Amino acid sequence: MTHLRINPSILSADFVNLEAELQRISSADAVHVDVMDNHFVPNLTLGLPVVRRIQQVSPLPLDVHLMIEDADRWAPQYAEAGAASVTFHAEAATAPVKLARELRDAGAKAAMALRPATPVEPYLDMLGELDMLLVMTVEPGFGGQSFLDLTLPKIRRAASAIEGAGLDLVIQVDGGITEETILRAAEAGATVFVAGSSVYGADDAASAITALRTAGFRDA
Ligand SMILES: O=C(CO)[C@@H](O)[C@H](O)COP(=O)(O)O
Ligand SMILES: [Fe+2]
Repeated sequence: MTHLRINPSILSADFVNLEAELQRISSADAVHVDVMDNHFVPNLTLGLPVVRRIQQVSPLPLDVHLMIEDADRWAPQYAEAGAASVTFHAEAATAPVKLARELRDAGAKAAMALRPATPVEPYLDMLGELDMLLVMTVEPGFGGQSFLDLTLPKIRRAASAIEGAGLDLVIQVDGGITEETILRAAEAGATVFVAGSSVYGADDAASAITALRTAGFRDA
């Protein structure tokens, strides 16, 4: 039975009370931290100093999702800050293989993200350099959007390429993950699920995390 990992996104948390907001999700697998630079995406969130502070107080490992330009330059610093995994966007990296190696050398899991319209095929040869592939299931930039079913075939293709090559990287999905959509993504091959509004929008975040795990379960 595959363990479904649920990584709540603090993009939907109360940024003024982040330490308490981290406690609300202590039953999750990791905390997903969305870093946006207002260039790669039309939104601005937080950067290295805040991530360093979250790292100090978080009871959970940090899953950092970089939606920033010039990922080659900045991503290694998030690994050095102690993030358990650092995800850069394929569209924002000039040397993704080199970058993935640098992230691993700095002690983090290396992950690469694809926008909904970015195909996985050009990257199949480098999947062995990664610990995780993030298939965006909404256009990056904002929480609270609807899951894009058009991304499901890409998840299936990535999962079959990973299985065919005998690799052990996992597929993460991010955007619009709810009790209604999680099973579709799980059936396509995802095992790590980012959920912002569906966890932080609930009165009881711990129950929302359990409900997602239950809804995504399939007898594989
Ligand atoms: O990276 C992003 C958005 O760009 C996400 O991590 C969102 O924060 C997910 O939010 P929901 O769609 O789950 O509300
Ligand atoms: Fe994200």
